[in-house]
Amino acid sequence: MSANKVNVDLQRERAKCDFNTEELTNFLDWGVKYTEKRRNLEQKVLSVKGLLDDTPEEYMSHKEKYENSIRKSVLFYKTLHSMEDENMSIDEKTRINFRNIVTSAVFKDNSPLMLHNSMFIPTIMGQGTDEQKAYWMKRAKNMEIIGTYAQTELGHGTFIRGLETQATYDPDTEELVLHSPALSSYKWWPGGLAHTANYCVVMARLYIKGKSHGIHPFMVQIRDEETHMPLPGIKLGEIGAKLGFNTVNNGFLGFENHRIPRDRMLMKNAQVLKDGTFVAGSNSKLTYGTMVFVRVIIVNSMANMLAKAVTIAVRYSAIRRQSQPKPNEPEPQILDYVTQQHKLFIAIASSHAFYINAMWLWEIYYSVTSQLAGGNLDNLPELHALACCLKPLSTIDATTMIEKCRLACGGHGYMLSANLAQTYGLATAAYTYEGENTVLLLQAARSLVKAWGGHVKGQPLKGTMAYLAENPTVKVWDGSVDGIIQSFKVVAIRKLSSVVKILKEYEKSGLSPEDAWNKASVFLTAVSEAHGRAVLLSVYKSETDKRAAALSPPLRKVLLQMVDLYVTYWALEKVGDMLLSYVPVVGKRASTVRRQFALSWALRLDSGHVSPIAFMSAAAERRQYASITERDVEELQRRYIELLAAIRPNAVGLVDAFDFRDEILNSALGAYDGRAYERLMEEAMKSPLNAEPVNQTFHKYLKPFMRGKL
Ligand SMILES: CCCCCCCCCCCCCCCCCC(=O)SCCNC(=O)CCNC(=O)[C@H](O)C(C)(C)COP(=O)(O)OP(=O)(O)OC[C@H]1O[C@@H](n2cnc3c(N)ncnc32)[C@H](O)[C@@H]1OP(=O)(O)O
Ligand SMILES: Cc1cc2nc3c(=O)[nH]c(=O)nc-3n(C[C@H](O)[C@H](O)[C@H](O)COP(=O)(O)OP(=O)(O)OC[C@H]3O[C@@H](n4cnc5c(N)ncnc54)[C@H](O)[C@@H]3O)c2cc1C
Repeated sequence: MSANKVNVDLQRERAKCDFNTEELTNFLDWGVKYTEKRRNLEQKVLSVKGLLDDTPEEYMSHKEKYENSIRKSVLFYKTLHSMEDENMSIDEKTRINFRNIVTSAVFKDNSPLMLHNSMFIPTIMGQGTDEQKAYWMKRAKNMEIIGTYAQTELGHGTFIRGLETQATYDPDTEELVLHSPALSSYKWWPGGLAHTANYCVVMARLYIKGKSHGIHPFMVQIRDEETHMPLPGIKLGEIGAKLGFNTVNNGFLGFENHRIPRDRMLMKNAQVLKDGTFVAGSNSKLTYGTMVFVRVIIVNSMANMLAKAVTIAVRYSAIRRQSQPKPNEPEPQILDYVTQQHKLFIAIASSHAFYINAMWLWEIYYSVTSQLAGGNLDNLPELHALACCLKPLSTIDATTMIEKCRLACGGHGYMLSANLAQTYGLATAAYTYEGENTVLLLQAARSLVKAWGGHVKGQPLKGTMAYLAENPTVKVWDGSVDGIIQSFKVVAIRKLSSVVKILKEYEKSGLSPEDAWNKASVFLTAVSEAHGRAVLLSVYKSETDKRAAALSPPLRKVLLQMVDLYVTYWALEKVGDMLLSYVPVVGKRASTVRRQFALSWALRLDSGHVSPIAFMSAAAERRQYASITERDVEELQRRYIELLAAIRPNAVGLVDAFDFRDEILNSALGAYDGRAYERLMEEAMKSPLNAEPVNQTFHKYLKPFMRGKL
């Protein structure tokens, strides 16, 4: 792109940037090698003719959108296949694809084939025997068959053990009979299921001789390979229009005594022998393996979506000028408003935090799955608990911050051509799919409470939970990044020990363990959030420190500023919790008073109102206890504002370093050249209504109406 076509404000911003953006790109990509591979892949895909839409998707009918997305999917996957390296490990492939979101250049609302790669193939890999893998993987990889993952039913999504689809073994014919006994047992949601896939992995309850043996995966052909007609005994359709994912072809599926051969049960973990003997796996939860994989991948996917949204919003904020605070001076760039920086810079830091945590989590995932392959399940519970914390936190934060990016673009952010609304639509889906967030936080709480129980009995705490065994003492608030991270850990310890006490109290009062759990569940989700925040913050800091040593001083400085910003932002967001993290300098009663003070402080902050009398008496109490002080909070606030100011000159450089091509951003507001107004007008002219100066409805309805003739 020639420099003179780039908006002058953006040119100035780029000239101001004091670090090498290419170096940051390489850092985010996990090395120069991966930047090159990603760019090659993007170049190859984007040079395929017919992949990018001339007519924006939003002007197409529902049916046209689907047909268009299938047309593009074929071209897209053909190109990807031509670049596949058969010998590459899944680890290497994931690293290459870590920051590859070239799909979003092609599909604003995702492809109907996405489940084939993200869940169908991983399930065959994780749940199939070697023989099954050899047969099905070849067909699936070559896309001779197209598959999806059919687990959720109309009646149950969260509660997998409540799934109703039956797979009954018939030893006489050595077949499994799939049946949907009620409307609530119809599969509902799977991507690509409606009209795209001809196979799917169906999660169903296995019955042998009238006895249930739990939920297992079955490879089921649902359409004829030639005619693509649904097979006899199979009812298929699409579930209809949604907030997003409208080109994903999410479908429903019902069975009427549909028979499949015995060997279509994916039998790596549990088996049905010919005579109907059931051989249980070492752990029934291994069947849930694909979900753990996708939860891990989602953290990375949130980093990408958020990075995309904030690139659009920061570039637009650099070219947009509004208001005139100083008379006779030009209108400032809206990026100079500190409130705007507050909305946006945390989104940059959060995408960094998610990238770094996602890679760290991926490495744990990869190592635990290698251990599982050798029969060692020791670290599976911790991986599950981690995924159940980080998937919700990353989706909650990304969703909130993407919406903030959209709002930060004012009215133009509301345009679909800005591509912020669709990005929000995709992100918010991840709040629900692959385990609804509250439910996952409660799963994580279950692991934390269990680990705490073990700890109290003297069992060692492992891995990321090891800190829970530390004596929760932070005696002096020093306001340092490490000190704040330590405070977050102390908060998690305190919340956990407190909820365990509450659970015991509830049970003592006569509640069943289940009812006590439900009554304490608001606090339990808070425990998981606290643990998850402690992990996110400390991994972000420690991994950045580890890698920063090899970077140039200017980039190191910027990255550490971003870590500081992230930590300070969350300390201020959770200032009530920070008060919880301090230890009384005197006695036991003091601790209770101090906690009450912390609570009242937090409540007042939440309502935005601090009563002076309560404040003074609280301040008097505070003098007795080593608590964070009003001055400490003010210092944090000042530091936060200073950090925004320090980051401001590098803001455009920071988002440029995400290295998203214009086709990938797909946004009138966020393109590299900053010609947002021209692009908004160009996009407006694509509206079919602008094809003619007078719409026929004028003569048909408006004119007669206006003349009183209707
Ligand atoms: C390389 C290419 C990649 C391409 C990538 C492209 C990237 C794009 C990003 C991805 C986009 C993908 C689109 C995905 C579309 C959505 C697909 C879906 O939603 S599909 C549908 C997704 N649907 C959902 O996610 C449903 C959510 N629901 C569930 O997962 C479960 O029902 C449950 C976990 C909530 C409870 O299960 P329940 O059976 O009632 O269990 P209990 O509570 O009774 O706990 C018993 C014990 O088991 C333990 N344990 C549990 N799970 C696990 C595990 N996984 N492991 C280990 N352990 C586990 C638990 O800790 C406990 O231990 P303990 O205390 O006894 O020691
Ligand atoms: C865009 C999208 C794509 C999807 N793709 C697929 C797919 O390809 N394949 C597939 O199989 N599925 C898919 N799903 C389904 C998805 O996995 C489920 O919707 C998800 O697991 C949530 O389950 P649910 O809908 O039953 O929610 P529910 O469990 O009914 O949740 C409703 C509310 O109840 C609460 N709740 C439920 N149980 C508890 C509990 N134990 N304790 C406290 N609160 C609880 C939840 O927190 C939530 O607030 C998709 C969903 C979406 C939105």
